[in-house]
Amino acid sequence: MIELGVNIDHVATLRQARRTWEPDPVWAAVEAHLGGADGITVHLREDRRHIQDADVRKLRDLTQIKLNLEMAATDEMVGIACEIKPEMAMFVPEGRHEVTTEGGLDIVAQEAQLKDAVARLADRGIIVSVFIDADVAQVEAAARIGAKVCEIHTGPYAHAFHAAGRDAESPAVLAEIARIAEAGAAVRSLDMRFNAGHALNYYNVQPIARLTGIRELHIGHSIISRSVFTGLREAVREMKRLMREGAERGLRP
Ligand SMILES: CC(=O)[C@@H](O)[C@H](O)COP(=O)(O)O
Ligand SMILES: NCC(=O)COP(=O)(O)O
Repeated sequence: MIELGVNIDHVATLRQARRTWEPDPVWAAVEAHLGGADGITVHLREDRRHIQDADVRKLRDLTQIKLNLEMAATDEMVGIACEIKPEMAMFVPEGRHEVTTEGGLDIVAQEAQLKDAVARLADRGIIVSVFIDADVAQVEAAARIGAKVCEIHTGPYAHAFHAAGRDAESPAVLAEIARIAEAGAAVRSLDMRFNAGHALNYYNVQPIARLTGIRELHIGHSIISRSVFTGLREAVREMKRLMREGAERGLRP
């Protein structure tokens, strides 16, 4: 069964807008859990624009489902992860001026440095994931550095889907799906876990949930946006329903 990790960064974005104590990401994690989430994802950015170190610690202590910590592959972040020990840590590229993550991690360009960082986390029993573009060369490099999970970047697919007026059968969308499927097949053939995420929403999630061998989707902005109107529990429940239906509709390709 395909799993859903709910990214709750933007609950903290709202709190940080007033530098106050509400809304509390821990409450969000509980609501997401009750809505059927299989895990919680947070991105502890170097600029601490939303999630704070204390949030990660509290989530570690109080969340009863898997915690996935997204972070840059820096000494500081690896140290924090080794201390807090989430179930999974995911290396992502980070830019101070980006609104959100703009692309996958270039593992090929920094293999030796990343291999050390993966080893430090693995020594602490943390499963290491990497956020990469749908590119087989990056998948192969992920296996070489010892990653156990690849999260394939679905941003280009989401962009194509939106530009095509939500037509899942348009050539541009099909080309992006084929790229993700090819990367996913490489991930699985190298004995890693095939996850995907970024910019998935209630309209574009099903073609991704249908992919052969996909294990887990990480979705944040769209779920938190909907929760403003429906409540988080209901927003998560609806996303899980769509994912389940998408997966049941048959595998592709
Ligand atoms: C790696 C990824 O695709 C997203 O999870 C992103 O890093 C989330 O960070 P923001 O919530 O700051 O956009
Ligand atoms: N790694 C992707 C993630 O956690 C959620 O990304 P988004 O849905 O907020 O774009």
